[in-house]
Amino acid sequence: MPHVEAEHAAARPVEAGELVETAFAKINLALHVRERRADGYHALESLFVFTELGDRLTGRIRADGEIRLEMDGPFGPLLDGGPDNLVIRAARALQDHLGDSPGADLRLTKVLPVASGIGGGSADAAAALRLLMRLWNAPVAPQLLERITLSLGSDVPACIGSIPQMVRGRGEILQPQAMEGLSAMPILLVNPGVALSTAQVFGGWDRRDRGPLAAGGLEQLISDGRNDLEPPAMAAAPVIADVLAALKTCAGLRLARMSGSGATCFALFDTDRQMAEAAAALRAARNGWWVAETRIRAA
Ligand SMILES: C[C@@](CO)(OP(=O)(O)O)[C@H](O)COP(=O)(O)OP(=O)(O)OC[C@H]1O[C@@H](n2ccc(N)nc2=O)[C@H](O)[C@@H]1O
Ligand SMILES: Nc1ncnc2c1ncn2[C@@H]1O[C@H](COP(=O)(O)OP(=O)(O)O)[C@@H](O)[C@H]1O
Repeated sequence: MPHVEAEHAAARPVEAGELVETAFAKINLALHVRERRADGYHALESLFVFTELGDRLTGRIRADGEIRLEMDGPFGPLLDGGPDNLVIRAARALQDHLGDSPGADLRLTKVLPVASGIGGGSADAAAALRLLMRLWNAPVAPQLLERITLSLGSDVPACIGSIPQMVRGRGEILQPQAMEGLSAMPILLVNPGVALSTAQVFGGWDRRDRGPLAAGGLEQLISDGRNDLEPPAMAAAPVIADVLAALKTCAGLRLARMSGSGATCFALFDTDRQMAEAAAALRAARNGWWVAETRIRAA
């Protein structure tokens, strides 16, 4: 997998008439699965934070009402820019809601690995909505925006604000969370290059409720938090256990856990230097793993 520096997404300057949004990566610091619901979705309790690293979306207005998407960046070639792309789906959903709107020329610089538990597609959809509401000068009322976002994916509502939040339900019950000490904390992301299907990983959950997630501080999150999707994800991709084992040997580690349905794992460190040393060791030992150094995004 290509190595990506945190600066990558901000590389190209914005041109006149162009707007830019970052699609910040989503991290589930803990993810408790409580119940499989009658509609097939799972009731979750999850502490979401976002990282400074993200995909970059730029856009400019098109008078003819068309939506066009071009892609670049290290993971751009892995994705189709057609109607299934979450950026296009988000743009169309907003156009449908507005009834009459201009179009847009969009460019997505894909920095985040695809289908990797850090919500890259969801973050792209949310970034597209934020960008187009600005570009078209068409703000959408919160209730309507929730309907649009949830129709695009369970993680999309939380990605709109991209701040630390306790997330419940399918992903639509959002409670902003003050996480002192976590803001700007160094966070290392490691993906072993295996794409996992979210639906399949949920399908492998053993349906055992292991208890609620308390909204405490970092120490409680470390001691009592879990990711209940680690076992089924590891069953599908045993290399995830290798990622976590490698992270747990790193000096200064505060917490290593898988994010979302995997396979990306994250590691929290107190200092940039500890994170840089861990990143260097992983890159040297594991050629092909995607290793990205970033920070938790402040609220
Ligand atoms: C697991 C999480 C945790 O944040 O993240 P990712 O691994 O995707 O990053 C999310 O719940 C994923 O959200 P998202 O990726 O938007 O999922 P969706 O498109 O809504 O759903 C894809 C599939 O995942 C399953 N799904 C999703 C959300 C949920 N609360 N219960 C589920 O069972 C369903 O099988 C659904 O068909
Ligand atoms: N712009 C996009 N970026 C990433 N994935 C996308 C995008 N548009 C559509 N997808 C599809 O959405 C699925 C979930 O992608 P993603 O959000 O990256 O996963 P996850 O939430 O597990 O990190 C992938 O299978 C991918 O093909």
